[in-house]
Amino acid sequence: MHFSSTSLLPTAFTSLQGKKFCGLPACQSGSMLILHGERPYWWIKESDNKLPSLNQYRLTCETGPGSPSGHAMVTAAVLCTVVFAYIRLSKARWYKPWCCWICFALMMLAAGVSRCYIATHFPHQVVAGTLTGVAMAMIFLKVALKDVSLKTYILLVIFIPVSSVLTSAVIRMIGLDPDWSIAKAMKWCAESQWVHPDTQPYNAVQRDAGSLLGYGIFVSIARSSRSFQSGDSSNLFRLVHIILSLLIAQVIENIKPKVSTEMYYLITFLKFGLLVNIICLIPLLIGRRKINSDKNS
Ligand SMILES: O=P(O)(O)OC[C@H]1O[C@@H](O)[C@H](O)[C@@H](O)[C@@H]1O
Repeated sequence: MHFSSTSLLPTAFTSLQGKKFCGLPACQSGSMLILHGERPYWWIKESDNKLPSLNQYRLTCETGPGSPSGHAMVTAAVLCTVVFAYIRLSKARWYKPWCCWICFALMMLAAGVSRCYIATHFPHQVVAGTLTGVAMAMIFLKVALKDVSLKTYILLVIFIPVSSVLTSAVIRMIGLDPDWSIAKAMKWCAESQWVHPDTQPYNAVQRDAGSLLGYGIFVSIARSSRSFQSGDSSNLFRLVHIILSLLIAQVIENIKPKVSTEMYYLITFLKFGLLVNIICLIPLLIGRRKINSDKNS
């Protein structure tokens, strides 16, 4: 099972009504740049021992360091946030939280097993990613990001790419190669077309910065909007919002032009800024139509 953060983002936003989760990706990209860790698909080829070879698949050739698993981290952070929100909003009886947490555990197990099966992670990396994701969800549930000013969002959006470039520069200065994992992916991936810029840590940085900017812009629009404050949160409304958001996310995510790396990063930044804005604005638009039709009747 492959949970991309693109598909999880709309679901989480809908559950939380856009309140508190948008700081999650920033931490993820920062830690991915700093932490090291081999991936099984290249480790086995470099190992001196006589070990069996591992099958590679289209999704195997991730280019970032292996530790912790980014998929496990984002999946755990987002699903944990959704479960907390669901339990709080649905005023669940005693058995419902348990059902939610069992579903959460099963989904994490499926995500973790799939990462190991395709030889892109060792089990301990998936466990580390899951625990980090849960910790991130617990921290960000306490932060009311909707009250943060647009200026702060803009400063964060500048800070995230600048700090990642500086981190790389420092790593280079101490004689290490910050792109060591990209080189290994290119060397050991069975098919060169499976090594995709989408998996590069710098691309994740642009995606997270774009998403934060998109969310910051949305928050400043929403603060002055009556339809946002009136907040229709019926289950049908949420379901429509999730389905529409997932469809839009799939369309935007699949825009993958063949351009230079720098241009690709810029397009990623814009794509995700736009995506978050569209997802966030859907309730505003539906809410406004509802208010107008209430007025007319
Ligand atoms: O470390 P993993 O599990 O292979 O995941 C890497 C992926 O982690 C995701 O969370 C990032 O958003 C992707 O850009 C990256 O490709």
